[in-house]
Amino acid sequence: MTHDTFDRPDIEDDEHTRDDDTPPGGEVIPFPRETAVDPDAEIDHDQDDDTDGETDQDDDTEVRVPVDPPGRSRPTWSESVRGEQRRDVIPAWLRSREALREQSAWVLDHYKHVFAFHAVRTPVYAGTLALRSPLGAARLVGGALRWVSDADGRPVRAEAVRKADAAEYLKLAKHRDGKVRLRGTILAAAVLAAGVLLTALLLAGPTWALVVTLLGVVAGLGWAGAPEDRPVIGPAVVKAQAEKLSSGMVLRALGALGIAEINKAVAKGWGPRAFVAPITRDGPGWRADIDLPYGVTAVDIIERRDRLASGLRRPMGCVWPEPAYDQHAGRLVLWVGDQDMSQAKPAVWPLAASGSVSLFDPIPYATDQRGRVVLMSLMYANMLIGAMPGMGKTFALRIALLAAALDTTAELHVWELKGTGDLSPLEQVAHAYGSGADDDTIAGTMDSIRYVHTELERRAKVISGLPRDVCPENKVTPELAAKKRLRLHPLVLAVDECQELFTHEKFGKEADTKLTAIIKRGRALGIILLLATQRPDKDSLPTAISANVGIRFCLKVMGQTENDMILGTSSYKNGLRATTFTLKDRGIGYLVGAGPEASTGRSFYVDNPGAETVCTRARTARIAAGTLTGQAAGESADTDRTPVHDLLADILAVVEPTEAKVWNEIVVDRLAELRPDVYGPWATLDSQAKPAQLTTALKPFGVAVGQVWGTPVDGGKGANRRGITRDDITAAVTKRDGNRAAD
Ligand SMILES: Nc1ncnc2c1ncn2[C@@H]1O[C@H](COP(=O)(O)OP(=O)(O)OP(=O)(O)O)[C@@H](O)[C@H]1O
Repeated sequence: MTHDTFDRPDIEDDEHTRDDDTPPGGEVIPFPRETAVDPDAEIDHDQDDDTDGETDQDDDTEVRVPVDPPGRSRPTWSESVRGEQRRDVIPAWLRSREALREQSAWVLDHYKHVFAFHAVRTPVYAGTLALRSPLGAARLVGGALRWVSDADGRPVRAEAVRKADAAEYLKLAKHRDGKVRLRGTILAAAVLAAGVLLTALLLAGPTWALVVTLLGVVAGLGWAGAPEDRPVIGPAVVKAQAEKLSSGMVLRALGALGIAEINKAVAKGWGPRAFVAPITRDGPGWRADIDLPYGVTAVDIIERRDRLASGLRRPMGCVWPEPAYDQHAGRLVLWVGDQDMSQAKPAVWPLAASGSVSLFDPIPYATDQRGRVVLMSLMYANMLIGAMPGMGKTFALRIALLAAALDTTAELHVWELKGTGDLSPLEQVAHAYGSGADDDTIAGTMDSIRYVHTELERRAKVISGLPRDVCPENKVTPELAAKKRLRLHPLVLAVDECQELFTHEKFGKEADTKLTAIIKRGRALGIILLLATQRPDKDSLPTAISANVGIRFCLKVMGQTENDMILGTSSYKNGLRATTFTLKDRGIGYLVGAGPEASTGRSFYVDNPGAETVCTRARTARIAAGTLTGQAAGESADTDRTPVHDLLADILAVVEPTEAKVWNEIVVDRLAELRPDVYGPWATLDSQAKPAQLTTALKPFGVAVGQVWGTPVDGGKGANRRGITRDDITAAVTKRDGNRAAD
């Protein structure tokens, strides 16, 4: 069955809606009269046993109640027109700068190729034409003689001779003589003109004109001498195998899926009405918008993608059925590409050679089936990438990290727990970096996690201390991130193969608790968590983490559980099935949370040398901006792991609000307990240097230290010693945060 046309279903849609043989106005259901008159009366249940299925019109025990409301069965013009979806006035490829650029680049590239192809073969073409020119000359002379001698009329004259029809023959011979005379004259004139022109050129014309003419003559003769099946110039491109997508092909493929409802609908004539818009060219492929029969959903088709591809006689990687997210569940958008997505040349990452990034703006992350760039905004989000081994997780994580590296204000903590060094180019820009599945690397990862976790508290305090007009939404904004003293710059923590961390005997639980807190609270505070895993089960990826993540990229996985762990609960049911990707679909996955709708995309491909180049550029930019810190700046890993501390906040943390005044030495001991790596050395000083150390440290904050009354911790005699007043510390914090806000 083929259908080359489509009908708009909204026109005369009443017929369509009557596929189920329902009469207009709705079915009439008999109600027992007793029920209407006397609700307490006993209902005669025998009438339900009316086995012939027909309603007796004359039965005076029943009244008829229409099920559908009275009124027009067809929608009014206004109702049907208002319900219509408007098609783009200007095609999508003309509206998007990216798409326009892609289209123009393609046209330019195509003609560049055609030109280069023929230019390289010019000597071959010239030689072939020269070799064929004698044959061409012979054909030309033969053709001219046949024309002059009116060879075409010979069979007719021969027939007159055969019939011995003298009158007819004489008439034909006379006609031919006239023709031959005229044509002979024309040919002689043409030969003479050509001879004169050639002689004139030979004697008086410029050499180039003579050469061009001779070449032209030889080329022309060579062209005329070419055998019909072997033209001189071959095509520079081989036409794509892909056939134009027709409604017939689509319907045939849908009909072959083994869905009973479709088969029933096809038998009733469902078909051309299925297409809600003409099948159009959309990027490097065809798009069909289809209303499936009642009861069939787009998901029913998506889960049979392999069979659909077979029905369309296309490779799986060309066939991309999707739900129309803004429409009903039975609307299918089928995009059929000219080329298998996995075979297409990966697009070049727009930031590979130049450009910088602000993580507050969307970054180019992937390309969809149609070659359009898929953007992703990392700020205020976290990302989870999952796939079975070897499908492109690390590459996908690396793109996000390369973008973060190109934001000079972003602080990167990169931990790759596979140990292959796939993220090693980032070492030159990362504040903390480690590669390996060993305990030391995992301990290093934990240090970064603890640091980021501490940052949560600090950042939350800074933000809550800012005046409302400076921070109206209680979250980091580009303006606040730019204020260096607030230290609210983007903080990116990435863990590749994070299952190694979560399943670690010693650190697994702590990692779970701290990362859950980070994922829940970090978004507003400028903290971005990026996780990649090849084992998305509940032991390897805590559910609290998989449930709270914002952006999800799921490459090929084996089963529904992994699919839903990465993409979110019910994703499989809703048609997002990363199980349908093939092993060839490396780098291709479903991206959820990056835009209003889920999309299929292939992450940009930047290999290790390419990543080195990007990171070298990022490092230069960071040095210029003065933001190269931590390991990248040559600080040792130990120093690097030293948590950033806030002395005033730390004092407030160790001195209870009920303690108005505390001796310096007691404060120092408590601080050393809170942060041994920072304040530990202070606590080891002698009894005079210890309080003096705190006095010196507090001087830059303008906090004066005086004699305060107190008692030793071991319960000795009370005395006056150097100490702080808690209110002075609180006042200093208020003053400092106020100043920062005003910066
Ligand atoms: N976007 C992409 N486009 C094309 N090929 C890709 C893309 N991403 C990854 N690949 C290919 O897939 C291969 C595996 O990628 P990658 O190392 O990222 O996989 P992985 O899932 O991290 O593997 P493993 O689980 O072993 O760590 C790469 O060598 C690369 O050739």
